[in-house]
Amino acid sequence: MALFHVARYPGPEAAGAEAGADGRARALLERLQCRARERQRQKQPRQQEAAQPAGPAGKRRRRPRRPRRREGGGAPESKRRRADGEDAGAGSSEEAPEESGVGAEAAEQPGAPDGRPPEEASGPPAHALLLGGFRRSRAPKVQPFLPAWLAEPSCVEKNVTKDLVPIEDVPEVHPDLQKKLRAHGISSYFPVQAAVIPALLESMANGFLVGRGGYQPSDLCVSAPTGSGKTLAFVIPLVQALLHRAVCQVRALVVLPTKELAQQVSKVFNVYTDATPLRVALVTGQKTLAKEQETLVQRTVDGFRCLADIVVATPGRLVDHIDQTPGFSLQQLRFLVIDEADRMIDSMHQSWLPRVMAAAFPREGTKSLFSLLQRRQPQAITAASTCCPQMPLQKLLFSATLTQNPEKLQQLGLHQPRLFSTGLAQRGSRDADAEADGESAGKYTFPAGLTHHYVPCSLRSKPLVVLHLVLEMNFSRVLCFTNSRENSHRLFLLAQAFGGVSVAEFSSRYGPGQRKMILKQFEQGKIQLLISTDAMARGIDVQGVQLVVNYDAPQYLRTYVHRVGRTARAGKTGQAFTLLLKVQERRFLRMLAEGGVPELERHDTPSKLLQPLVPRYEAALSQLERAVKEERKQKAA
Ligand SMILES: Nc1ncnc2c1ncn2[C@@H]1O[C@H](COP(=O)(O)OP(=O)(O)OP(=O)(O)O)[C@@H](O)[C@H]1O
Repeated sequence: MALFHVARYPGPEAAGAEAGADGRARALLERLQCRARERQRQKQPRQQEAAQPAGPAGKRRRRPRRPRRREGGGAPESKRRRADGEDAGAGSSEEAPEESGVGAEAAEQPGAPDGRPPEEASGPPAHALLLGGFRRSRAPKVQPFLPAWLAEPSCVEKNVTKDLVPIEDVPEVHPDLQKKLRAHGISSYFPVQAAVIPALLESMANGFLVGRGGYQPSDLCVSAPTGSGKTLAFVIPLVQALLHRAVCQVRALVVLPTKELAQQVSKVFNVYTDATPLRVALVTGQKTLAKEQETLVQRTVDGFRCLADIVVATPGRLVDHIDQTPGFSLQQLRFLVIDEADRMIDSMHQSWLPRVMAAAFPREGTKSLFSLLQRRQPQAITAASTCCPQMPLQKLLFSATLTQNPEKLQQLGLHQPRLFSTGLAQRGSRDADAEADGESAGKYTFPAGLTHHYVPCSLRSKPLVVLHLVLEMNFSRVLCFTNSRENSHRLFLLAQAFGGVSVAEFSSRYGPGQRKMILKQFEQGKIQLLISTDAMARGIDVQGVQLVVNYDAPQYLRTYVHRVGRTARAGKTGQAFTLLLKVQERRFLRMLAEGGVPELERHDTPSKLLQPLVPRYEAALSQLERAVKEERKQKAA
């Protein structure tokens, strides 16, 4: 007779609720058999009683029916089921037969027709203490936790107006670069620069050819608010590292998601490499492939000569050059900067990173001129493998909304990474997943000078509200975001027809050259209202944007962070207005509250304020209708 019954783990197929139909049927059969036995037991004493002669009074005594005993003091069934998940491991009372009537039960237990012992045939014996109970009880939730480098980042102050560090307080920076910084009106470092620049310079203390002490330096991840100066945080140390290079080779590669952003970053590199032998090449597809090739390599009598030390690229065009530009080599690459890293991780399906990594290592059997420090494919680290110095490849990730999802970051193959962050560490990858899916997972940090507003409005009055805001506030540079290029175009046509404001649109309707011109005009203040898709939401640094309007509410918190981050940059002030329909209000406000938006002010636009604009607006609407019809006709022709 078994004293206890072990409900063994039935294997992965049967473990979850998805256990096969077979498993479910068996469990159900067991339960039915248990109940049948129980009923049998209850009947038996009654039958015995009936067989016995009546009591002295000649009356049959009725035994009160005992209620079924329940675990935990007889909680109702539904409640007990819910509690199953919490006290995992305890067998459910439905599976564990009642303890009473042990002897009778054991005696009655019929053997299985196939000759198996009774316990096996019909589940646990009634008396047995049930261990396990995998089928019924839910497994306890495994709490995800972050690796130490993500959970304990190096904290960076977020206030760029308060926590400035004078240039002379970071003596590691080359005097020529310090001079250049001053010449460009920079007398202090922003907090992120004061933290990241020394850390990067320290990792190249032995020069850029070998890591400190021969070891590969840590990869760096930087998460800091929009407009907090992340660009200079990598430009200054990279330029300094390469200042004394002897041979021109591609040593630094900066990858960014859009052409405009790449152009902006290459401009900053040009400023700080000016009057140095370093050369910067921009490969984004704005020029033809052949034209770009001319800036990367030059054919010589004995092969190719590299013409760029620093390459700033968009991923697609970069891969084109890896494939199609003879002599373009990344084998001497020392720094790989991934700006807007969370966005770049989203574009990993294009497999640009594996292509870059493959190009950074020599092919099997090839011997480079610089064979002494020739990079080898990463293998298991052993005493022998670490004793030959090789040029490290250090990855540097930057974003205002850097994901903290270890699974996503894992795709980048980071080496002993180190995180610099202004935000709070998030709790786990589940949260980070939620963030990626659009739900907020933790706190993002926003520029201190940014005020957030929302404007409740109806679908019909939305364009009128935008026009009212622009005209009422009379700012010289207003950036208005929509969720699609169609919306941008229609709003642009409407605002143009309305008049009184110089307006332009920025979207994929225009080619790179036109977009560049539009940006320039906006920067110069020739365009007062720029209506844009999210093409301009990330990284674009236009001086003096005072107002950002979310004509269409962004779906994700990340998008909101980047859109509103086009204002209140570099310690300045700015305002963000989001137009919300009644149905959007609850979800949007909750998303922002959870995402760490400091304070959201409601801005009502009473109809008496809008009324004076209505006649002009209606005229503009009918003009828009005609314009749209005309465009459709032209498209069809
Ligand atoms: N130390 C500094 N002092 C004054 N201005 C600075 C300093 N560092 C950067 N800036 C200016 O701050 C602005 C924003 O910098 P940058 O574009 O690097 O921000 P960012 O953190 O990359 O923003 P985003 O996340 O939106 O890309 C730029 O105009 C830049 O010239």
